Amino acid sequence: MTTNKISCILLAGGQSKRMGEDKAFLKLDGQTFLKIIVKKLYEKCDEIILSINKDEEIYQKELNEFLDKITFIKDKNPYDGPLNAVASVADSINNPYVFIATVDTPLLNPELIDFYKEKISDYDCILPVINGKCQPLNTLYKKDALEKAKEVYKSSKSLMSWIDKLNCLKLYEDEISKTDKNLFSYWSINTKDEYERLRSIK
Ligand SMILES: Nc1nc2c(ncn2[C@@H]2O[C@H](COP(=O)(O)OP(=O)(O)OP(=O)(O)O)[C@@H](O)[C@H]2O)c(=O)[nH]1
Repeated sequence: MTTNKISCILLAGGQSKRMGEDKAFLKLDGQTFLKIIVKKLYEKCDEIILSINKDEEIYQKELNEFLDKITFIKDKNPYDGPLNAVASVADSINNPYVFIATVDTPLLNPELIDFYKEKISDYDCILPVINGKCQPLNTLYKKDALEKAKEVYKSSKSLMSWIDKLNCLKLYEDEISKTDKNLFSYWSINTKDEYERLRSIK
């Protein structure tokens, strides 16, 4: 049976070296990035896979009201990057569509999920291109594409070497900004300076 259901993977197991503290627990308007993003995904996703490297208890209290949709999965090889994280959760995905989100983009516009679903058609993924740079995260995939992530991870750690094996529809700023006017979904808060800038505009 074909369904329209969607799994969301939230990558929250990075090292946050540039920030110097776990980006998941940075706060904006009194709420952690983690909670802000899970709340958005909760509205749109049938299940949320929280991809982590620390003990799940650390996240549970924070996410109490959303736990019915959340499964916590630790990386098979801790802290080996996003491709390893995707490969680690691939076997746990039960739905035909998969949105892969990042914990350091608190301004993610969840309406992109529906927008990308409308566009994906027979493609394996939607590949946003912002300022000439491909954005393989905060975008939509088909479940089968994650099988290929497992294959590619055997010989590479690069997300782009996975993307190269897929048939992706590239979408550029003009298209994406119809849904996410300022393209803030792709603004990663990686450094203290970025965090300050974010707080100064909010
Ligand atoms: N589960 C998991 N998530 C990761 C891993 N590496 C990065 N991420 C997540 O992927 C997203 C993008 O991460 P990056 O900014 O490239 O890496 P980072 O480790 O968070 O930060 P830096 O150490 O400063 O590079 C963030 O949401 C991270 O939490 C990993 O090894 N495992």
